[in-house]
Amino acid sequence: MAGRVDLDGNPIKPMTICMIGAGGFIGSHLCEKLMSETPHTVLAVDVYSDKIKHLLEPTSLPWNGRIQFHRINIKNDSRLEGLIKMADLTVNLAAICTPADYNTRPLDTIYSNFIDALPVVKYCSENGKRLIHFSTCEVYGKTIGAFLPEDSPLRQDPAYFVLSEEASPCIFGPIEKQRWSYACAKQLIERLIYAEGAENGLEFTIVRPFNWIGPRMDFIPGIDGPSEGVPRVLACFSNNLLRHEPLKLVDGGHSQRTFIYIKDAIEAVFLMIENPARANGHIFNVGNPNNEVTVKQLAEMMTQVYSKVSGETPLETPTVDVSSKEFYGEGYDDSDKRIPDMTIINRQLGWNPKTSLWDLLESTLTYQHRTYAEAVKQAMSKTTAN
Ligand SMILES: NC(=O)c1ccc[n+]([C@@H]2O[C@H](COP(=O)([O-])OP(=O)(O)OC[C@H]3O[C@@H](n4cnc5c(N)ncnc54)[C@H](O)[C@@H]3O)[C@@H](O)[C@H]2O)c1
Ligand SMILES: O=C(O)[C@H]1O[C@H](OP(=O)(O)OP(=O)(O)OC[C@H]2O[C@@H](n3ccc(=O)[nH]c3=O)[C@H](O)[C@@H]2O)[C@H](O)[C@@H](O)[C@@H]1O
Repeated sequence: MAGRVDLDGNPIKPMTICMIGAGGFIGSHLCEKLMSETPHTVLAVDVYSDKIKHLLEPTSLPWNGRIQFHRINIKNDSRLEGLIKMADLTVNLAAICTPADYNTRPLDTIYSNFIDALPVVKYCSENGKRLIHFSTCEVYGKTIGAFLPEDSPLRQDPAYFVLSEEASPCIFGPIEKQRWSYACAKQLIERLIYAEGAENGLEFTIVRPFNWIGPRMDFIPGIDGPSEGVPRVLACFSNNLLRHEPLKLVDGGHSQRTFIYIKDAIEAVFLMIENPARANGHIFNVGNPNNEVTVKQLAEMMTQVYSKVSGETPLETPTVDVSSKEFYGEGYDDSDKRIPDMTIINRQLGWNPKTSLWDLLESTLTYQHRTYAEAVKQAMSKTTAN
């Protein structure tokens, strides 16, 4: 821990980080690594603490005193400004970020991703504090290629689909496609942060994650989340596998995604935290362009990997098609393809992802099986008995 230096060889001073949304998936991994590998202090803000409980208790933990949990809803709590003032850096992760909510709870989605982030930006700007804000790859929306004729050779040209921070447009669907309420709110908060930087000198970094996945992502419906809840795809498919039921492919599972292992992605955030001179004023894509699959291919791979780690034989028909209207309701729409351009993060921070899709699914599904298989079995036998 001693003798940490930044990318330019300068010693890194211990800092205090106000982490908002610290109790979520990404926050829990960030806190874990900050506690075990650095001398930094975390003021962890969230409404939930279950995913970081192992870092808060017992008090005999080696980092005791370097992490404090503040149960605060940032919508309406005057303690927020004090915590931001106490910190050197604020990392804002708080958001509604599950697609099932975007078209069914569009107001909550817009408030959470734009309105509720406003005071965070304001307090950082007014108090001269650095901000790392979590946006999303969804701000790119659809690729330009998606609007070309099916048989156009330009569809194969990276210029029409690789998503670049400084060159790609943000292409969303019509307003009645409320799926885009999230992306649009995130885009506007990015523009506001950028403007605070330009007009008032706010020191900021914006992160655009591209499908980060791994242990502790979302919840398994009926086990550690609502039975009717719809988490993101990793947890949806994990839930299907744990229950031995077919994986649901929305509109045929033709959409493409690049998945990155949470532990690779956290390395990138660490570099941003500890190299302000290289990270300030930048927007960074953080993803793994080598791990591209269609959702259908993801389902097939997860089925194979789960069979390996659980020892269970896969179903004869492992997937089933479902329409997006049936699965998500009215107003759903989708991003067609998401390949991050890595030029800027490479140039500024020298970072590259490492883990292949197969390897990251193997460690993640091993975790899902160990954590949930028994609880799911018990819940299913209770339902059958009733
Ligand atoms: N996981 C990904 O791949 C991914 C991709 C793109 C963008 N992001 C962005 O990264 C951030 C974190 O994502 P995540 O995957 O960890 O999500 P998450 O839902 O696991 O974590 C978000 C946390 O914020 C907390 N929160 C929400 N509203 C709050 C409020 N009003 N007050 C206090 N706490 C509040 C939630 O309780 C939750 O613990 C989000 O801004 C999301 O939009 C994540
Ligand atoms: O992770 C990201 O980078 C961003 O993208 C996600 O959006 P998306 O990738 O569409 O969300 P998932 O729930 O992970 O779905 C991925 C794809 O799988 C499909 N899907 C999902 C669940 C399911 O059971 N079956 C299924 O086919 C969806 O329709 C979509 O095409 C979420 O918006 C955010 O968490 C985040 O900002």
